Amino acid sequence: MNAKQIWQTAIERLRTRVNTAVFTSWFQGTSALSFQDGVFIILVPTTFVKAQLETRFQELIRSTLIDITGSPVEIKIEVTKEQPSRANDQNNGRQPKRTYRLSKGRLTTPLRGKRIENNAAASTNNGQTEGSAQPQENIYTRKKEDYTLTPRPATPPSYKKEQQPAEQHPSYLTYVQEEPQDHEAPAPHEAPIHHPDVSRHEPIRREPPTRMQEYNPTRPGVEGLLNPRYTFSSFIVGKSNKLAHATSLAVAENPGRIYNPLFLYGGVGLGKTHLLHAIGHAGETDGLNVLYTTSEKFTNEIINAIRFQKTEEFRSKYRQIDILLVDDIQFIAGKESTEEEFFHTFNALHNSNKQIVVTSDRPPKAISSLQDRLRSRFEWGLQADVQPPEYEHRLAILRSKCDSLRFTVPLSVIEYIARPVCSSVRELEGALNRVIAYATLHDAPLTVGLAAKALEHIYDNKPPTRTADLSVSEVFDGVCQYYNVNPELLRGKQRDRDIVWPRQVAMYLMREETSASLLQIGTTLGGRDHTTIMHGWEKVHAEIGNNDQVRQEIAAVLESLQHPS
Ligand SMILES: Nc1ncnc2c1ncn2[C@@H]1O[C@H](COP(=O)(O)OP(=O)(O)OP(=O)(O)O)[C@@H](O)[C@H]1O
Repeated sequence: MNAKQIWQTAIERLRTRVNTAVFTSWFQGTSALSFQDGVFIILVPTTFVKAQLETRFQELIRSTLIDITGSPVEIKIEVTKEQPSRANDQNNGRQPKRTYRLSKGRLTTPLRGKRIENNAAASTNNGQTEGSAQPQENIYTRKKEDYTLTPRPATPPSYKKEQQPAEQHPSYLTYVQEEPQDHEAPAPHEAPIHHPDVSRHEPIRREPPTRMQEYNPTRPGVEGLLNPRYTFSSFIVGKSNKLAHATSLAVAENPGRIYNPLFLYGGVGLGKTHLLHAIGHAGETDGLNVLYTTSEKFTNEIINAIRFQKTEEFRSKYRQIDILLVDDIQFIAGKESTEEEFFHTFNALHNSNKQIVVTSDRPPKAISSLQDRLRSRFEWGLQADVQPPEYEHRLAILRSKCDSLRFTVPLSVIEYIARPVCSSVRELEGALNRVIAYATLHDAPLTVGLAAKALEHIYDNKPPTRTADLSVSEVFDGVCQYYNVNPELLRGKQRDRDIVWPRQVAMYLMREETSASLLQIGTTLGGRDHTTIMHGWEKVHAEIGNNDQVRQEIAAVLESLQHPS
């Protein structure tokens, strides 16, 4: 392998080891210059990227390169001025190769069509610099589907990457190397696939049967599918996910003997996959045969097994598993053959006391068109839900994310990011990433003002959350208590600073946190008119944007209102 091929492989692995925002900010647009005498030279676009890679990711890059090359590697990072030809050089002027990446997409006919288009789009771009040729990602709106794993065959078998050095996995490495490079990639076939699960609505465009798609369940040594970041230790437990966490831990400690199957369900981005992978890591550590898949991959695998007449191999592969982890099981509902096969897999594993864990966006009862016999099996073990995290939980998650990113973020900024009610931890992470990226790119200190700017289109410039339950009188009493001000003085005409400020804070919070009209607010505050209330609101609003301390103070008042002692 030459330096470019090594880096291409490394980049794909690194993509799975850091989050998308980090990858986009620091790894996209990098390339390899050379690899000689154990020194690997990486080219980056700016000194800033160089500094980031050297201070934060040097060890990660080094260990990835050592994994790939199997020899000690010293890294040098050099800055290159924009050289538009460099990206093209990667292919030495040949046609770009196709890139294949399996994402955790949703299995719908339109999506499948889209995925093929995506592959086609990717084929205009070479593997190493593909990110740079795509439009800049909006890190805040990224979805779980963006988390992609290393290129691999459509039917990944097993998963003991640590035990098998990369050199022993030529099949994995050669996927990147051996895709056709010097002639145009063949056009997808148009022939429909006659499979009951996929051809019901419309013919699906089909790729020619490349090695990539060939069904080979015994292919050895493909790198593990578990995200190394999704472990129990990086999972923050709160009220909203306590049961799911505890049952997952119990299953990890006693696979097959307790809560079998474990059915984790809940809304998007709330940690179901994280827990699934955490169970998988524990199983791998115990030397068990773990298989993580999504219902989409499972379906594809069945389709391929049928297509290549390898259903026996498929079955035998699935019967050897100690822990089967299936993400987004709801998508198998209504796909007759897939449900059928999953039913038999389930029974075989369950009868041999092998652990099955599945996730879904809803409980089994709510998965319409799921066969009753499967539904009843899902209800057999234990169902545990995950709910959106509450404020303190969001704070804890953000703190932990900052630690793992090795970024010091002031508490006030974390509080600002955590403030809005959010239905997905993924969104929360996205907000944090965005604020960090914004500060880094502008070389500016992390302040609440900066966070507000970075998130202005997302948080609508408000230190958000309207707490519908709060009433004006609760805010009034709470503010008086917090500032230790006599209620009569707050209602009165006195204009001393230590009365005026709490009064304005009350105006601000009544407007922000209750559904009261300006008239009601004015009445509660001693018969003031709406312009006075608006003036008070504006004063506090402006201070919040400019002054970290005020921001913290208001957060604390609000906290005292929401959680009165
Ligand atoms: N309690 C938590 N502690 C730490 N990180 C969390 C927690 N919950 C979720 N996350 C993080 O949020 C992101 C999204 O989580 P995950 O992919 O597990 O969600 P999900 O419930 O499987 O969503 P989907 O339904 O979209 O598949 C991941 O980066 C995950 O690490």
